[in-house]
Amino acid sequence: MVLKKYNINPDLALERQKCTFDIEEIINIFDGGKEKTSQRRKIEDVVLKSGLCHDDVPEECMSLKERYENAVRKSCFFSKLMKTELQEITGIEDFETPAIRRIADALFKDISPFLLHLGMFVPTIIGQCTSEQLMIWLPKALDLQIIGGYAQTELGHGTFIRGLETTATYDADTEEFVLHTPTLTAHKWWAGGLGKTINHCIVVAQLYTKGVCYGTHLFMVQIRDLDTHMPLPGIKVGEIGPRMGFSSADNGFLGFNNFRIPRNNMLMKHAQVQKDGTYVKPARHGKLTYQTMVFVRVTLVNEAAFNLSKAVTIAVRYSAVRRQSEMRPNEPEPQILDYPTQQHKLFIGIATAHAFQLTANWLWNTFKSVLSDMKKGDVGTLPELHALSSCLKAVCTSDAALLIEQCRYACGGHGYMLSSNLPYIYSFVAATRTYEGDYTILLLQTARFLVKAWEQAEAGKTVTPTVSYISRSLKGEKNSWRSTDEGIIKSFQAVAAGKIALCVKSIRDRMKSGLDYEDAWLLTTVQLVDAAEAHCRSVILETYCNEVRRLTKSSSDNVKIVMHQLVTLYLSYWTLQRTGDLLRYSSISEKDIDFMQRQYEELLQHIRPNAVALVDAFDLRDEILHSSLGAYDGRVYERLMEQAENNPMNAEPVNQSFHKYIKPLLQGKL
Ligand SMILES: CC(C)(COP(=O)(O)OP(=O)(O)OC[C@H]1O[C@@H](n2cnc3c(N)ncnc32)[C@H](O)[C@@H]1OP(=O)(O)O)[C@@H](O)C(=O)NCCC(=O)NCCSC(=O)/C=C/CC(=O)O
Ligand SMILES: Cc1cc2nc3c(=O)[nH]c(=O)nc-3n(C[C@H](O)[C@H](O)[C@H](O)COP(=O)(O)OP(=O)(O)OC[C@H]3O[C@@H](n4cnc5c(N)ncnc54)[C@H](O)[C@@H]3O)c2cc1C
Repeated sequence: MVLKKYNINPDLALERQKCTFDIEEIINIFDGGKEKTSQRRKIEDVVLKSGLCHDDVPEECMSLKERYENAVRKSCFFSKLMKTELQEITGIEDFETPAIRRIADALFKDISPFLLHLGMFVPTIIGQCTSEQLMIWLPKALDLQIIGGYAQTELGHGTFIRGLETTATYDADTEEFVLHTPTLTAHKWWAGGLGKTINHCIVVAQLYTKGVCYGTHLFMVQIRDLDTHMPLPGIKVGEIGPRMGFSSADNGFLGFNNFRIPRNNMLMKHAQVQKDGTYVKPARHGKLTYQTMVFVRVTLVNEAAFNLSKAVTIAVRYSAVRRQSEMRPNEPEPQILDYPTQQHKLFIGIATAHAFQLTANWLWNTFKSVLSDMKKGDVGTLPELHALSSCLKAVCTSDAALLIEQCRYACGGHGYMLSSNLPYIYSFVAATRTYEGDYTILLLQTARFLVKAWEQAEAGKTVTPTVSYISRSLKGEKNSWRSTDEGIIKSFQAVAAGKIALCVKSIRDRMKSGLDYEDAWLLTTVQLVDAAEAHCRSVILETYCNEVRRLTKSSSDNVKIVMHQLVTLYLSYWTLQRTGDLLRYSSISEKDIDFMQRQYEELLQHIRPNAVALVDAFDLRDEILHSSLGAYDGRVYERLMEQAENNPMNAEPVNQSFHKYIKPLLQGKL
């Protein structure tokens, strides 16, 4: 849709006059510097001027088939634009750049069917191929001569990878693998792009050679003819059907009937099958084939931050424009943003988007550093990265989904309109809580790491930095509550340490009473999930505080003030959310809690004048927001009416169903 131009709504104009800081400074901080901001805007200009974002009818008014076809059209032209103009004009070759990710949302309100190509197919090639394999597939994939996806999950198993049923049996006579789907539940299910779009796929299957099963491995499989796009003989493939979101992502199913692929199509960077069928196991770490999942989990923290920033921008702008009720009799109706309860719903969204974005950047750097260690043959830092990426993916996607839904509640009835974009944003982020490892499952992975760390610290061994609080706790360090940033972080670490200690005790007590380790663990899993979540909170709080301190060192005083107000709001919010835990594991008193409550309420008042400016500082163009409620000009009512009038349902004054059914009913002739 072409956005109509309106004058700025006077309430929003006034809000912007109240701003106390230089918005551009905050924009630069989150982009990573002035130059990065200018580069991002250049990319956005190119895409927006390309005309690719235009739809003749709103996406939500199209049929599922039309939506898919429209998304394919845009994906193809966008890919071409990335290969040509974007590369030439901006000089950018790295398509993983966050700027490209951001502007992609101007094209797709829902999901691109090509999402998994750059999101998982290419990263798997990079992470799992030998250098010879890399030379074959990577240039083709980057040049889009082949389009791929990642098919791991099956109808019967998603979480339990070891339980996957698809088999890849090596035939030494022909030097081929035979892929087979032995049961109904062994069909691949869910892979993005698989239904109709892709012609290649990374398939995860149980490897059999010389009669022995060596567990799951990765295989490059061509599934469709490159010219006709027909499924190859022996392949059954299709779309799984309508879903809550991801409507244009053509998630698919896939079955193999003794389908043969060359030996070289097993991705052999870590484990190999030699020509005669001899299996060579990975030299360094048994879980290196899971590396793409770690990569995606890291990127999903960024997705949580970005999508939350979109939702809270929409809801804060709308709340500055919307007027409702009376604060005192006969006074004019206030902006709903003036209600402290509305501020309570929204300002935590702004602070959380900051916290998650800075945590995402920090996690990305940690990921790169672990990758560089692994290139040198050192896999020692992988377990901590796995534990961190697991809990951060779980908690950030889950919190973001809740806060996005809260933004929708904050917009009342109009938030329920698809044109607000809030339902789309929510349904996307809700899916990220499940895929790439469900919330509970990933927290249990982190818990496993925490229990081990506890045992190591008990044995007097040094533990990694993110769990060093465990050693302090074991040394008997008592928590004394202080309402400073550092004091609050220490108390949250004391909560995490206390919960891990109880888990360890609970497992040991259960074992003493006769249970084996597995049962003792199983019966403790509710506490283990809780302990991992507490650990994750302490990591986010600490990272957020440290990163704001580091990044605002040379900022103006006003930017320092407002960024720090948000940090304090975040710390106070979580203190008040977790008073039960803090009373149990730290020395916080009722007086301290009263102080934190007052501080929190005062902060809402302090932040209020800057609220609109703070969401403007996410620098999200209207074309990315796609929202009748959240546009920069605040012309909410004009846009809602405009969209209603453009609704295809209103193209004819009387719908044919009147003549077919209603009239006969009215006349008693039905
Ligand atoms: C739940 C999982 C992790 C369990 O795996 P399993 O093989 O059963 O392992 P164990 O629980 O026995 O743990 C063994 C050992 O391995 C470590 N470990 C596990 N995962 C990793 C990893 N990724 N990196 C490094 N190390 C890992 C674990 O810590 C244990 O170590 P110990 O030293 O304690 O022995 C697993 O099955 C899993 O990850 N399940 C989730 C499935 C999933 O994420 N699927 C994603 C499919 S693709 C998708 O969803 C795409 C979406 C679309 C899009 O992204 O856009
Ligand atoms: C939109 C979307 C896109 C996707 N895209 C892809 C893709 O491109 N490629 C791909 O391979 N997959 C994809 N998936 C699949 C996704 O990765 C899985 O759905 C996800 O990993 C969860 O697995 P599951 O569905 O088997 O859930 P289940 O494991 O069946 O989980 C159901 C419930 O059981 C609980 N549970 C399961 N095991 C345990 C346990 N051991 N302990 C405690 N609780 C347990 C879970 O916590 C959850 O609450 C996609 C999924 C979605 C929704």
